[in-house]
Amino acid sequence: MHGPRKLLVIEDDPGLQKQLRWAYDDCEVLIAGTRAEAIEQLRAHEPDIVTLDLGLPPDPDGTSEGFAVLAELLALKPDLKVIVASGHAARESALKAIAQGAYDFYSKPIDIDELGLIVRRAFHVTELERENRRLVDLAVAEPGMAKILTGAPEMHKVMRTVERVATTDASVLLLGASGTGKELLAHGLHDASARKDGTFVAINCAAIPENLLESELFGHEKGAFTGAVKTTPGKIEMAHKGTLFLDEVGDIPLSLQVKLLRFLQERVIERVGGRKPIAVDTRIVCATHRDLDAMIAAESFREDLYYRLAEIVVKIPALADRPGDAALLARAFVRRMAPEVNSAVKGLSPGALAAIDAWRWPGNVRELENRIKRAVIMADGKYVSAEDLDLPDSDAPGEVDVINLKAAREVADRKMIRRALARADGNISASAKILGISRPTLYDLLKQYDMQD
Ligand SMILES: Nc1ncnc2c1ncn2[C@@H]1O[C@H](COP(=O)(O)OP(=O)(O)OP(=O)(O)O)[C@@H](O)[C@H]1O
Repeated sequence: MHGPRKLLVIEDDPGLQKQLRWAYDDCEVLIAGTRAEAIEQLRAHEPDIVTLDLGLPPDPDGTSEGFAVLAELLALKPDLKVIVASGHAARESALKAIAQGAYDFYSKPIDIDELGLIVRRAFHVTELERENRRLVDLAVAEPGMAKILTGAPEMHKVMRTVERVATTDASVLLLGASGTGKELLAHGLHDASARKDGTFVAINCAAIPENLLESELFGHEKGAFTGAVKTTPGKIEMAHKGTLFLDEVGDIPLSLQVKLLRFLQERVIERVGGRKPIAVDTRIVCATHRDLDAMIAAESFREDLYYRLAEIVVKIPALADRPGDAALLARAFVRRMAPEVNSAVKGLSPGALAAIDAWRWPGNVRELENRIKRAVIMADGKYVSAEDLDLPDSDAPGEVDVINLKAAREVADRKMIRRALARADGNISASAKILGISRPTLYDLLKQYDMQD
């Protein structure tokens, strides 16, 4: 636990304030009687848990002020756990509060013991979440396979396979779309193998012009061609006693495929312009996002080379097929990048997380990493928003699932109203026209959803 547990009690009844102040002896209790006091306490002390009485002045018998406070608290600190108390039309307002991001609720009159249990449980959950985040951070710091962050069973299976084959010397072909983590896995495989003290050498076969690729792979002797001013070993030689990662292996031209095959059969190379064979002991891992089967059928990839390279084939799922991973990785990237590029940023807003969950991620983890980096730089508050990520606002209301049709309608209403107001630059008559409703109806909705400001 970091410092003492801090609980903010938002309650306007002085008698209850007093009672609650002394009810929790294992945490620091802060008291607020109004919205302004509550926000001040939140800014000053950053409590983890809040209990909120929905009936606050100027609307002590209703819930409008309570909901306004809830919205403001969560906008400032999206991971705040707000426990809502309501006596008035208790069930309906409790459900509405949960839909808007409250953590839990209880009905008045207050039973101090029962409320105490709810509060302690919320603190406990907060501490578990913190511990979990700490473990994720540790995992990032470790070498090899531990650098791969995932909570998805599909990916755990891939990692287990890679770990199991790492100890053999079999060649491994990693198949997956761009940015799915093929190079990271290849590196993990090297670190988990007996060759881990040797060098891991990576070469992207698609990034090097065809006429230079041969010399990159096999090296050249001084004077072998114009510009060969000194003898240079190739990547294959550099990976002696280590692992050679051939990225985009499907892009190797046919002429070089023959030469690579010969190396795999005889385990010796000859530098360009050289005459003496050099023995090289290396493990080959390769990757491609191309359809090698189709290339073999079209005779643009040699089948005999394929069987040498693909003794073991591992398929890596796309990020969109690893449920929950986009949000997990996004959180980890924010924590890793914020201290370097924008230390004011503390996390992602519920809207950003919803948008991340809804996006298809065609560029996989690489796209996610890039978007987060840009967004952390762009963010001007503590929390990265969906707009910072340049992602469309998602339909989901933050981290909370829609609990019923009414809540779903409200989410849709809010979204359309926000858009219309933005398009009409805040003009109510024009917004009402865009929405196809009357001005009074729009006013009613704005009031109902507390969207007046
Ligand atoms: N599971 C993961 N956990 C943490 N970081 C990851 C994960 N997967 C990928 N990354 C990061 O995402 C970026 C892209 O990964 P990597 O280069 O391994 O993908 P790739 O499949 O080889 O991409 P390409 O096909 O475009 O070469 C890297 O910065 C890598 O560190």
